Amino acid sequence: MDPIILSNIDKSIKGKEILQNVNIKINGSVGLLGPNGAGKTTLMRILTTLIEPSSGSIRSGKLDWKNKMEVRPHIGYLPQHFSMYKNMTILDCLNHLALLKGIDKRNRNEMIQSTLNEVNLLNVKSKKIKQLSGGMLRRVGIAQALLGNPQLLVVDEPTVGLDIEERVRFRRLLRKLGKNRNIVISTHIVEDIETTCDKVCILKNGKVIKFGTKSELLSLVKGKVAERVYPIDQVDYDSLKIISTKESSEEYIVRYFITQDDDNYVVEPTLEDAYLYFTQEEDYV
Ligand SMILES: Nc1ncnc2c1ncn2[C@@H]1O[C@H](COP(=O)(O)OP(=O)(O)OP(=O)(O)O)[C@@H](O)[C@H]1O
Repeated sequence: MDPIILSNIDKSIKGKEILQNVNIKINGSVGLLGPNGAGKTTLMRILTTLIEPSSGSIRSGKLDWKNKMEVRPHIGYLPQHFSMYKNMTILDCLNHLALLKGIDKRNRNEMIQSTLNEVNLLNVKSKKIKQLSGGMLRRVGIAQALLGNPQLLVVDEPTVGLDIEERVRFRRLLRKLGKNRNIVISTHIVEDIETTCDKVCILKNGKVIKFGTKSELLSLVKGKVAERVYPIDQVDYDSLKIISTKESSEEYIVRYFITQDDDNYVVEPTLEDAYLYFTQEEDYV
């Protein structure tokens, strides 16, 4: 599996710089995290060849993203709002989409069966789209993205609208799929990435502000997070850089970024702490 190398990607639309100097190497599963307007969707649209960068290049082995038609068969995309004709069965949908993707008739049936098996939908393949739960519909979405066995799978906001059980199952599926192909997951939900991705790319205002493995990111905020119990009326909201508060009987458990060297309440940081630290850094340092 060749890595996908993004070099010096810039994107401006109507004079506005939306992405600036993006340099990343996608090799395995990468989670794209960032606040609203950070540029995640724009980067995914560039990766899926829906739009072109203003400058910079994307390459993977012999593939160059300048040759869109050559690249497209190697990309599977699950948009956030995936749907299909409500009265079609799962099997008919996939047959229809495989035909549109130009998958050879001789291989089509076998490929659909193995894809359905991979996403665990084989025994419900005759169900109609309108009968499916949110989680099942997302799995149909993944199945259509996997048709043709693309080397890059791009998934937008994978777990929005799913209940907790479906979230957990869908994350497990993404984790499995990321083992033998490149996968990019864009999300606001840090937990989606914590459980499914090897690397994290944090975008803010169109720039990559951090890119690395989860443990690399965590090591950068080690010693910067503390947690302390306060009586409810004694939380000092003005001086603490609060991450979260939890109510517990007459007390508050307050998690915060450390601002003084002699703080004795240091705890292990989470990826969510790291994300907040890097995206809101100017507020915390
Ligand atoms: N076609 C366009 N014309 C003008 N501005 C655009 C266009 N597409 C995106 N933008 C702007 O570029 C910035 C980044 O948008 P983008 O949708 O890529 O961010 P995002 O990280 O996906 O945000 P969200 O999480 O809210 O979807 C935003 O300020 C957006 O308004």
